[in-house]
Amino acid sequence: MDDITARFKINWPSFALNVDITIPGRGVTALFGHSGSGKTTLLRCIAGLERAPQGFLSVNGEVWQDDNHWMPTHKRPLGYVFQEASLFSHLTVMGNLRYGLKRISDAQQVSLTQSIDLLGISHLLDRKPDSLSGGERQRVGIARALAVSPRILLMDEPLAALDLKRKQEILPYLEQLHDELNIPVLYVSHSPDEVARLADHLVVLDDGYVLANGSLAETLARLDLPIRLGEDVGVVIDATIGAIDEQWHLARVDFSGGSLWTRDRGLPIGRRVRVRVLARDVSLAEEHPGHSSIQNVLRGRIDAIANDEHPGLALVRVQVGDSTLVARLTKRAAAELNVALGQELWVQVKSVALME
Ligand SMILES: Nc1ncnc2c1ncn2[C@@H]1O[C@H](COP(=O)(O)OP(=O)(O)OP(=O)(O)O)[C@@H](O)[C@H]1O
Repeated sequence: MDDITARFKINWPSFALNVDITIPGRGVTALFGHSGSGKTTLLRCIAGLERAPQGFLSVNGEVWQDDNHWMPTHKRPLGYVFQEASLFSHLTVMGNLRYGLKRISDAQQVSLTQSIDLLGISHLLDRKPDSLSGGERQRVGIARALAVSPRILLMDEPLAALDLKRKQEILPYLEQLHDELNIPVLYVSHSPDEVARLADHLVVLDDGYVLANGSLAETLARLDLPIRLGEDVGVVIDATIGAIDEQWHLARVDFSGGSLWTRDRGLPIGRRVRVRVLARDVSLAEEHPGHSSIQNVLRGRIDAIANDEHPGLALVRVQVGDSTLVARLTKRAAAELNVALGQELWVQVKSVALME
């Protein structure tokens, strides 16, 4: 079975975890939730560092824990990456990578070489950890976690200790892992940008419970349960750079529902990207707006309407091709537009964030 099933119940005096989820056995699943919602505790249960009685865990068909059987942490084929890589200071980078790989089999040797390549650390192998930057240390930590050929990679806020510049340096490596490795990744993050950029699947925890569990695109477009990844409700769309307007420094991103113009970030035509569109940047109109400062105009069909948090506001979900956008309108505007399910109208998108 190509999936991961985790059922854990923990009752501590001040906190209870009650999780029963099945998530894909490949790709990146982001674990999102406010501080103290149980993200690290769930990772620790999966790693066998916390023992939930009567728990169940299977990873792509292999049962690691059930009523009769509990695999100890050191037997679980997993990689664990923490906020800060704790490397042995007396060993070189290579020594750190090899540590724990008792007898390096041929298969593992390939994996070690592959980990070094994927994280771009071949020039650092003879260095000692003290001479590395925080970002380099973290890349070594991730390579070390991969070198054991894990069946699952657990990453607990791997970029949280780094400044923005270092984060931006490491994100492309994480994207490459995502594209090139077949290892499922459970990725804990507080950062909307990281989640929007890396995740395929999203699990939202709230006070030890699972609030939502589904594909990133579908979960973010749920109006019954608007998920604020950051400052606002918004969707993520997979797209491709389709054209560059050099005169105006703009890039056109094409997706199944049409095209959107955004600031040119120097990415080549054909590059797959993700764009994030926030509800506050989407508006609706009955008539084509013609000349307007908003240049992104698409045709869509309303498929859901819900109240927003404020009584004066509504969220309206619009299908544009195979993609979904969410607009925030005042209820007065919604009444004037007579918004109704199935209605076709023009969708204006003021701003698009390119996740690259
Ligand atoms: N061993 C333990 N015994 C008792 N309570 C614990 C234990 N470990 C964690 N907790 C509590 O469980 C709750 C969840 O903690 P956890 O670290 O899983 O949250 P989190 O979502 O990862 O938070 P953050 O985003 O701040 O890292 C917290 O209230 C924490 O104090």
